[in-house]
Amino acid sequence: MPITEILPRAIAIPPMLRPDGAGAAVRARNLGRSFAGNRVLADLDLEVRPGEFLSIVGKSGCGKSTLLRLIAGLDQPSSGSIGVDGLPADRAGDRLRIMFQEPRLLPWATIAGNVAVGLRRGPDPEAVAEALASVQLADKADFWPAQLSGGQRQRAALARALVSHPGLLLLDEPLGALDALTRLTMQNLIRDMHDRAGFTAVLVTHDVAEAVALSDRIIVLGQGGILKETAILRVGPTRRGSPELAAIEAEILDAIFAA
Ligand SMILES: Nc1ncnc2c1ncn2[C@@H]1O[C@H](COP(=O)(O)OP(=O)(O)OP(=O)(O)O)[C@@H](O)[C@H]1O
Repeated sequence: MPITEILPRAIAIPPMLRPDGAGAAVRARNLGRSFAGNRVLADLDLEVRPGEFLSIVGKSGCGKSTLLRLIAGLDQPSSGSIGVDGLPADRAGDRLRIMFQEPRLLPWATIAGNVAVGLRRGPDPEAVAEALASVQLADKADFWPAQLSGGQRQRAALARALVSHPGLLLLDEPLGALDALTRLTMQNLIRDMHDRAGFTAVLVTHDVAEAVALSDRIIVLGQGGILKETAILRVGPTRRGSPELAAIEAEILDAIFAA
């Protein structure tokens, strides 16, 4: 059995983070984005179903982060439209949260204080405690960010992102700075949280194996828009190293390098 199949799954997670509603839906129509005449995205059509886990992969510079920023409403399209649950992305702020490669914690606030930043409706110590427990950081509530490891800081960032029960979690290479083992544990944690809470997830990653391990669907982005789309039927917990998943990974890598 490959070592990756026998790695512990994210340690027992308390049943928490019941969603306010179902996951949010994302819809892009003829989406385009240019920077000073340089066209990065053109005529892109994309739909993400409520509760789906979608990954976006592709060569460096193909526009993955640009697409994620447009979904988040952090950037405006040059043409076409993008919406979350039917709302223009820049008005859907309450329904979504985004995680980056760096945890972006406030150094002057405790871990509990940092998680509370993610709340939508005023103080809620119970929700903060629940979110910290869900990422196995209950015992670090009163620590400062500088007292945590890199993986623990990213878990705190995940708790901050999920404490408000968003319908949509956007992940921009959130595990890119972690060591390989911590990365695998975090992947399992993110997928477990997704399965329990029912939010929609859109992940940008350079790691095709990560995309295959986590996603229900993967799109390969390139100059011509979406170059390839692969659905992965999952049954049961995250599995790695199976011949089926290895074949999917190889196909996706081929599509990326052929671009
Ligand atoms: N604000 C901006 N101003 C000008 N050009 C930009 C801006 N944001 C992105 N670009 C350009 O758009 C292109 C796509 O960038 P983007 O960050 O979306 O790529 P990416 O696929 O996420 O790359 P990587 O995998 O290296 O992170 C790049 O050529 C980049 O220089």
